[in-house]
Amino acid sequence: MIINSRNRRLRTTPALRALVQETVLTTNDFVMPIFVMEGSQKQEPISAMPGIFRRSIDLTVQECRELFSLGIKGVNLYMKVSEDLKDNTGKEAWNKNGLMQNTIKAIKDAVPEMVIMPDVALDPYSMYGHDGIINNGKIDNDATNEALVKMSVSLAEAGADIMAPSDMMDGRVAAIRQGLEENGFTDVGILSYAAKYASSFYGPFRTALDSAPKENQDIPKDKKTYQMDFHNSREALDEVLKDVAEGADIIMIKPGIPYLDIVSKVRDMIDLPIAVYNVSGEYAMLKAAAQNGWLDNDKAIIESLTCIKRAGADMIFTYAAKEAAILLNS
Ligand SMILES: NCc1[nH]cc(CCC(=O)O)c1CC(=O)O
Ligand SMILES: [Mg+2]
Repeated sequence: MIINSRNRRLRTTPALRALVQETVLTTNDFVMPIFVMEGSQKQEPISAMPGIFRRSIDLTVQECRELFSLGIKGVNLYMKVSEDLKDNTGKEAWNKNGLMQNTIKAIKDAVPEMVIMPDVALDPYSMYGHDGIINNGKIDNDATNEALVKMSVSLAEAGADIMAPSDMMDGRVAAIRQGLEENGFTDVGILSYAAKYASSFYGPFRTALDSAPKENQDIPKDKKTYQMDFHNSREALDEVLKDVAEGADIIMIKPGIPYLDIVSKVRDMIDLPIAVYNVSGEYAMLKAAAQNGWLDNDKAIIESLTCIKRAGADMIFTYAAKEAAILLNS
């Protein structure tokens, strides 16, 4: 029997394989999430996230310089706020002299070309560990939106380039857009976490910021009334289309690797840039296996990030950004 069509023909040599390669991963694809804390010359490791640290502003700025010189063009900022600054209004989030605002100014000063994308959500500032204001035992959508607008305007004043609302309230993209326009921030963009699922893969992140929902019978014990149910995919398309209509510039899907079917479907549907968040739990799993010698760390990182891009991501938020950039540059 004669086989006319042989797919192996184009896999014979590295040069041939390079010629037919469809997806190319570069440092332009990465956004590095960064954890910041008070103090100076401080750096604390985060358990369950080997290689990732919480740093004071001075060391954060130094890290941003290094990231930019490696080719990484965006950072996504998260603050570890002390318990005494947390309440049910989230007002520390729009303190002109808050940790986030000071971090943004310091990075802008030192690395002006870096695209600064602060997380917009109340959980690090909430005494309850929720992304919203709680009224009568429930997350109050519209009151939360008003807080997110104040937070966004304050972060834009500090010099942020792109707001990254990760809260999943309804209508917040339109509200933030309007707030930015009214205050003259017409060039400040919105990267909307449009399809963000209630996921167990956020565990290590919540330890990093001490931001998990508190044990308290008067408040919801998880985030399922605002983040999406992982059984659903059509609902994700609906969430995405609404955020596009409300004026989002970039659409985020989160988590990443277990949710690449969603990324692919959204890619077929919209032409706006898509961001995918390779979240803390995904990073932790890979690192745990690599530390046990069960996976080749470097190969697994490059493969998983390339697969996220292949599914349709234009940019990837990943804790492996720096490591991957070093690998790609070498
Ligand atoms: N607004 C909260 C927020 N922003 C980013 C993450 C998770 C990121 C990660 O796990 O890497 C979370 C956690 C959550 O929703 O509880
Ligand atoms: Mg929505």
